[in-house]
Amino acid sequence: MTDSTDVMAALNEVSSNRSFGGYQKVFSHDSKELGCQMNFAIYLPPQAEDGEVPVVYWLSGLACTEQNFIMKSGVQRYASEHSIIVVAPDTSPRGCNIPGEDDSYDFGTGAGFYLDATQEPWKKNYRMFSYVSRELPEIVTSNFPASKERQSIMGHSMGGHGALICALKNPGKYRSVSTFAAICNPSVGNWGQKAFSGYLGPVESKSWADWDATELVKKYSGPPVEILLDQGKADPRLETDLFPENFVRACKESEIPVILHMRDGYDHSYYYIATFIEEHIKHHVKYLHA
Ligand SMILES: N[C@@H](CCC(=O)N[C@@H](CS)C(=O)NCC(=O)O)C(=O)O
Repeated sequence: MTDSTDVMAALNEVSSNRSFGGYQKVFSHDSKELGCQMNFAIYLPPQAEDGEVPVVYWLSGLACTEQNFIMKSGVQRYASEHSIIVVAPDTSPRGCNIPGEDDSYDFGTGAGFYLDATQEPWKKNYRMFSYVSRELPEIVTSNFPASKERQSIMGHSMGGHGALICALKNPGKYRSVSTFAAICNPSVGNWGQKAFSGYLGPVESKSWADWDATELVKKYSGPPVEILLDQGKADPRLETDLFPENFVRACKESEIPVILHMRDGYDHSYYYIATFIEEHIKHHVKYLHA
């Protein structure tokens, strides 16, 4: 950690636990983008005590906080083994007193969808895209020994989509991107349509394509980024919300390299994520330590 008191003063340590020789910590801070206090989790491997290491961002799914991934995935063992920092933010602004923000698990609190809303009453606070791809990385690199150049992004469900759009809308920023059970084509699924209608306006407003990974990949012209999709075949949301095959088809049409692992018998849960998290970390490490 740097000892810049100015920068450190902005962060409040909520918890710190020794884990696999490093530390699993949670911080809170006032977010300028979101206009509220936010928590994020950060795993610091032992090697972070001696200098800069690469960083992987994890974006969680609906109804999660910064806690779900760090408590259930078992990521700390692999982050320690491979010398990477792992950052897991919360999934939406909280406590903004927006009418309706707590009415359902799949819209508002816990469901920021990692986009920048354009519609009232959401557009002032619901700017999770700018938060996770700009404000948070600045905070992380100025407060911790995290490399600015060597970063990757991954996520689950809503967060898998978040990871895809962060990579596709910020060409060159991330070396690799991977997802578990990502919402791959939100414009055609239930969860995605509900979120896009509320945050971006009706489909007729034509703004959805700017935030839909399957549409964005058709126009992607940045440097190569390795995309790894992972999907359980027994996921109850596969046919109604996720549509990985639409994304893979769009990648093939645009000649963007993509890998899709379909896993027999696995569902949408963290039991599935914990099973394959090591494989994903190793995928990112190939690019981060190259
Ligand atoms: N809890 C919601 C479902 C939301 C859900 O499935 N959330 C997933 C991401 S899309 C998750 O990671 N949940 C938290 C957990 O399993 O720890 C419901 O009432 O149906």
